[in-house]
Amino acid sequence: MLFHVRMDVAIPHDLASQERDKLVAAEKARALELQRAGKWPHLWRIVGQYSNISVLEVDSPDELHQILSSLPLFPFMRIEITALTQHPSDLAAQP
Ligand SMILES: O=C(O)CC1=CCC(=O)O1
Repeated sequence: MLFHVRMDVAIPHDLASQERDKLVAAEKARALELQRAGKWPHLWRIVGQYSNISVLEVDSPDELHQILSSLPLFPFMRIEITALTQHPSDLAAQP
């Protein structure tokens, strides 16, 4: 199952910079791990915003929730999810 996921990050300004750096490094390590596992095929920065557009490929909505809630920045994110399915006019869907 494919999901389009938008993550808007808002780390509190009063968080110590060392803590912030640790969180961001841990987020990157987890994101790379999930990309290498094939679970996170697209990760794009939204220009001019501390936000990303991602596509995640998972077995179920439960797995998506488990993955997103495992992210170190999860407590500081607003997340919007759109479930995707193949468009009938997609070239890949043609007989
Ligand atoms: O910077 C972001 O958009 C949040 C994030 C997701 C994966 C990652 O490494 O950072």
